[in-house]
Amino acid sequence: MSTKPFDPKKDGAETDFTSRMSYGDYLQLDKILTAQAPHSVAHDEMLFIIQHQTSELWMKLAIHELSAATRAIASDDLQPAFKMLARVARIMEQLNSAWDVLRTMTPSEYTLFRESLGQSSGLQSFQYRAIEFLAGNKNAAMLAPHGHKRDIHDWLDGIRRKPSLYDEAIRILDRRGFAIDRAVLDRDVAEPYQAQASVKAAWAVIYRDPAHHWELYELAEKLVDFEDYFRRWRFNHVTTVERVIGFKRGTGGTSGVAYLRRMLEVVLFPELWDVRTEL
Ligand code: HEM
Ligand SMILES: N[C@@H](CC(=O)c1ccccc1NC=O)C(=O)O
Repeated sequence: MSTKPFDPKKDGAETDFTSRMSYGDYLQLDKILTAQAPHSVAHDEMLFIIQHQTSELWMKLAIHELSAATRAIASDDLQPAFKMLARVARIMEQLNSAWDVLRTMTPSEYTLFRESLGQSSGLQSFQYRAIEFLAGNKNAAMLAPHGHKRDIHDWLDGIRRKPSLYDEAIRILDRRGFAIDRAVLDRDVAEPYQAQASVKAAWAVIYRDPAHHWELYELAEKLVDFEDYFRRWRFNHVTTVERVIGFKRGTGGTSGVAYLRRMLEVVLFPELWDVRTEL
């Protein structure tokens, strides 16, 4: 028995988009699908470009969610913040899985177009830096590669000067009655954060009696989740880099793997990790 091919029009599907907004119109596919311009004839450069572009799109969403989560915590609205932080963790998972695709590119294949990249590098990813700043890893020196683009530089510096996700978590500890040192609350939030005894003491009370501090306990675990995924991203990156370029210097000018290994030591929410030893 033969069946006729399915005709979506007969099922009511709209097919005339001459004066209606179509899928491609709504998503502006004309822009994103014409934004892949390889600088070489190497087959794998397309993979490299799309891998980075999709990562940047996910980072854009992560920034959107992290910013909103930070604002929600600042307004004592923890439940929506949890929802957004859970989504950020899923986005990080997405970014982590993406390494599996890039890992299919061997050193022999990457070498065919690496020179075409010039001095460009992930070090100049302003969205990545925004995520670091939003989470609380503040470092004014990291603004330097963005000096040539004032609007981006100022946008990033604006994020650096605002309280981070972790600053807001500490402030809510204070508002909910934990004795957080005044110096911590009044600190210059544009500068790097350092672990504080009063913050660790607050998390310790929460972890020792979750039933009495359920919301803050959940907040703590959402933050640890986020940092856990972030660490995995850093680790996947450095491992892929070693696999593809060994110990060559980076196109961005750093020592490469040595620089990225140093970044593995960054701790975003130090007291949340420190406290575990004492539980
Ligand atoms: C074959 C693939 C890759 C290689 C060989 C590579 C290599 C490097 C190297 C050597 C650095 C150090 C900076 C420099 O001197 O250039 C770096 C930094 C960076 N890369 Fe990649 N990378 C790769 C893929 C990716 C991908 C897929 C992303 C995702 C967006 C990415 C994002 C970054 C970021 C954000 C930094 C700055 C990290 C920081 O400052 O902590 N890289 N990369
Ligand atoms: N830093 C890399 C180049 C690189 O990976 C890259 C170059 C341009 C745009 C994004 C990149 N990805 C991450 O650093 C290298 O040294 O080979």
